[in-house]
Amino acid sequence: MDRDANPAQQAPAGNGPAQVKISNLNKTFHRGKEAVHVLRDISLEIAQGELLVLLGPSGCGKTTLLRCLVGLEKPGQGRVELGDTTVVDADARVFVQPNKRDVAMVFQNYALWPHMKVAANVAYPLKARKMKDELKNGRVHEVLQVVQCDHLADRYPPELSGGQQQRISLARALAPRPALLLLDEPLSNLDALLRIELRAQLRLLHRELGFTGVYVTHDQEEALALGTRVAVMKEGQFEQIGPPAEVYSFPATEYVADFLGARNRLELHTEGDGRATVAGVPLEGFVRPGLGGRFALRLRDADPVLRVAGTPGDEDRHWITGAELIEVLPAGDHAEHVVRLGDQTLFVDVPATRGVFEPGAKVDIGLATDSVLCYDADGRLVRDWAAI
Ligand SMILES: Nc1ncnc2c1ncn2[C@@H]1O[C@H](COP(=O)(O)OP(=O)(O)OP(=O)(O)O)[C@@H](O)[C@H]1O
Repeated sequence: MDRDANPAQQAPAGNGPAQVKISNLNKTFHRGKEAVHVLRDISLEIAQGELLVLLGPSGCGKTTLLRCLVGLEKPGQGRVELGDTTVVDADARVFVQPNKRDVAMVFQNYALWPHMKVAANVAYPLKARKMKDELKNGRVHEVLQVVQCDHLADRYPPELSGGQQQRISLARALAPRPALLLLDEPLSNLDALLRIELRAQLRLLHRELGFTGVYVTHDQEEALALGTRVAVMKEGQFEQIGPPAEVYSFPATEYVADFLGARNRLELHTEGDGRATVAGVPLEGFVRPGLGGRFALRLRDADPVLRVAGTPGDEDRHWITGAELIEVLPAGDHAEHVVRLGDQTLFVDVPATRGVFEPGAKVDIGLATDSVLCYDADGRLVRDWAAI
């Protein structure tokens, strides 16, 4: 598939030259008679200094793509170029072994050698590259400082916390200054607070060092916080690639919208003359005339508002009547309200400052068109669907 054929295959966002060029990559695993086509004709360029985040559900092929880049998997078809070097060319039977690629990888489970001190762990890839002792020791000290673990140089990994071990593992990967750094869910073994702290440190490190990286996660917050671009994967292909703000604000497909938190779905029917019903409720002045057919509306939990049925509410909103509040789950600064509308269940976050509605209450749901996403029957984003 060439790049023009699929809007998800885009040129890199950075200004630098392409550091990584992946062309028509395919990977199939064979288990007995069963063949699983895990990467489906993937093409992508990553610019120098970019941190591309691969985001997608379990099993969509994120780790397999990383493993193809580092050389732990051999793709059946396609090419991978790192800088000026072709490391994979299936047609020409080119396959450069992992230790000959200028690529480092950080794993979810740290993968440090428990019998080696921290400094020796970090020095290991430098030793493998036959770096002189003096240079090597300087570099080890430098990267340990970068990850704020200089004081741990003489400890053994089992004597460290998870967060410290992951910092060391990052230092080891950064030490040889690889052309490409791969990070496979590096924070997912850590508790929530530490994840947020390390995420911030990683972002700072990326800004300071400007390394080129590919970061795998299935956590949308992590993806949006870290990525210079985010690539959302579905079944071995890219569904959308773009800067985080764009992917978040304009998810190209319903699949991406769902994955990025717009989990509430309402059906919209329009007549083409401006008349419309949402979940069977007529709404005036909601869609623009000229838009006709069946659509799906997608909303994030924080977007709709609730009012007790029939009471006054924000007049700028469009109100859907006939809903019932099923359950309320307090969550500190807001409460998650579970609302039933016909056969649909919606989740609405109500700020604690607006009070709590009582379960069993009849409620109306207020929509603001600028926060509602609209998708056509093929699941593609429709822009400019709302009445002005
Ligand atoms: N060595 C293998 N042999 C057979 N199937 C494999 C092998 N490695 C991966 N798979 C299959 O390939 C698919 C993609 O796996 P992969 O690990 O790339 O997914 P992922 O998106 O990284 O998922 P997760 O987020 O759970 O790690 C899965 O269906 C998996 O079972």
